[in-house]
Amino acid sequence: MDTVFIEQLTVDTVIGVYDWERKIRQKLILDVEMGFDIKAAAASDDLSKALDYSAVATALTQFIESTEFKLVETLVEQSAELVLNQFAVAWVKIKLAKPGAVRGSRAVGVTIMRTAEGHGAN
Ligand SMILES: Nc1nc2c(c(=O)[nH]1)N=C([C@H](O)[C@@H](O)CO)CN2
Repeated sequence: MDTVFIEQLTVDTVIGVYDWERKIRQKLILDVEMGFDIKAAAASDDLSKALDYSAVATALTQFIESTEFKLVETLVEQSAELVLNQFAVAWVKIKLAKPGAVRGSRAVGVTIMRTAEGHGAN
């Protein structure tokens, strides 16, 4: 299976468990990989046959900007759900990084991989 990816997608949102975090927007950085067969797009040179990474990035950005979750786990799980429901991918892997959240670290966060089984777009 081929992979279409989005690296270092940066989104500002309300995220965090502490009171001070509920009052500010913080930067999150996402690395997204999606399982998608690119052969039809390559053979036709036609965007409509491709997985439009721009459309995925826009959908994720709009969704994440509108959320106010406490845990990065909740946000990454729902972001994976969005990709699987709205785009015809076989699987999605998302690394969600919260930079500066823990002193001494560059970033903290979670990585998940979810498959399309049982989702609408496939
Ligand atoms: N597994 C997690 N641990 C922590 C989270 C989280 O979302 N998942 N969040 C926090 C705080 O919001 C932290 O990021 C503030 O610095 C702590 N641990």
